Amino acid sequence: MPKQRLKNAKRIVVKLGSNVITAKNGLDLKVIDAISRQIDFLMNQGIEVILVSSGAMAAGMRKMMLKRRPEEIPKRQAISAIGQSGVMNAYEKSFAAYGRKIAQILLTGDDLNNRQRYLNARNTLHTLIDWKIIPIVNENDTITVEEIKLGDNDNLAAMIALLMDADFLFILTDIDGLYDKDPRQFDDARLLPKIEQIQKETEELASGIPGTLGTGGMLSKVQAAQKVTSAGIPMIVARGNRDDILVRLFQGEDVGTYFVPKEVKMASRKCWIAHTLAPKGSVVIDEGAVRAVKTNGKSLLPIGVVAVKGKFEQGAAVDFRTVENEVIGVGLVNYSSSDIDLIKGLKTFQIKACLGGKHYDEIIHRNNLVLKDFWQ
Ligand SMILES: Nc1ncnc2c1ncn2[C@@H]1O[C@H](COP(=O)(O)OP(=O)(O)O)[C@@H](O)[C@H]1O
Ligand SMILES: N[C@@H](CCC(=O)OP(=O)(O)O)C(=O)O
Repeated sequence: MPKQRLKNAKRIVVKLGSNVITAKNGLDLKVIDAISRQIDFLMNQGIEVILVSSGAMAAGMRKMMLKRRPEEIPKRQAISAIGQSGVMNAYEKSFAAYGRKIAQILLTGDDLNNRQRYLNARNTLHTLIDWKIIPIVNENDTITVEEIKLGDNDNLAAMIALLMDADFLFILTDIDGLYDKDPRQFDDARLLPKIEQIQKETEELASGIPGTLGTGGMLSKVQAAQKVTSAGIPMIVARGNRDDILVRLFQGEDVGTYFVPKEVKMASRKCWIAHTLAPKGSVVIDEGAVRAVKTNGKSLLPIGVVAVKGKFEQGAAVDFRTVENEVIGVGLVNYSSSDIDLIKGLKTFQIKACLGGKHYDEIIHRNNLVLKDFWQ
């Protein structure tokens, strides 16, 4: 286990899944108290903690005595609004017993896609942790619809870890870690204590079907691991209701699944482009352009573009892919999809005549481009 890394960890993100903090008839106040006590203990050692907590939907369903999530979106959003206040109330009471204050941060995908709002969220989180207040983050379910949904709090927790340049991400769930197959289907499933590198097979063994109250299952945890480890941040998935789980992890006990981080750190802005922004479309490029961006580290020029997919504005994040549909990377475009459609295949000196003006030589400048090889 990563004893040295834990020893040096100064800022951590802890994510709690719905099933961890929910009991049969409502919130599991014992677990919430146990987690609060452990976070207080870690903070007393000088560690800064940001909590990402699910449970609004689960708590709301319990309050309204619903067995299943309603189908209709407005009803789901209402259930989440009912539950969120209960979740925060429980944390408030629990942390107060240790003399700690909390703050609620509700975010949407839109907030994180907008660089200015992304940085605003970072400033607020920095201020809170400077004041030794525990930020408790959740997705703002009440105003998000499917198209702009982040979807699951595992990926949100990874984005927060990147946003805050955390030293560690802990995902606490209702199972001991990642197994080599779905333990609900296979009795002989074995716990994997360490994942050196996330491969396609790692994603395949993690099912995306969640437990009764969860979202995203183990797959979203592996995706979260991919995001943070590529940026040099280690991650552990472990069972949240095990006694003193966080303290034991910090004492170097071998529990859960440890995802080993890459040694090379990706710059924070590139992490944001690769892992936080949702691509709005695709630019299809020829072999020469693949070589230029992949092997030679060049910007993507119009001459290598053969097609555009989707509608997007200048500044949007798009992926770029081969004619065979293999994604090569993502980047921020200097031109809208309609302009790219007009200038595709042209030499740089021809852009001006075609568009009646030329603001940029590149479709995607290399400073705004991240290769997939780098984040996998
Ligand atoms: N390979 C796997 N290893 C471990 N758990 C898995 C695997 N595949 C699927 N799961 C399921 O994923 C569930 C955890 O995901 P989820 O319900 O979304 O939790 P949370 O609410 O904590 O986010 C586990 O209860 C487990 O049944
Ligand atoms: N925002 C939702 C949580 C969504 C989610 O990712 O849940 P989980 O898989 O339990 O972490 C809620 O608070 O109910």
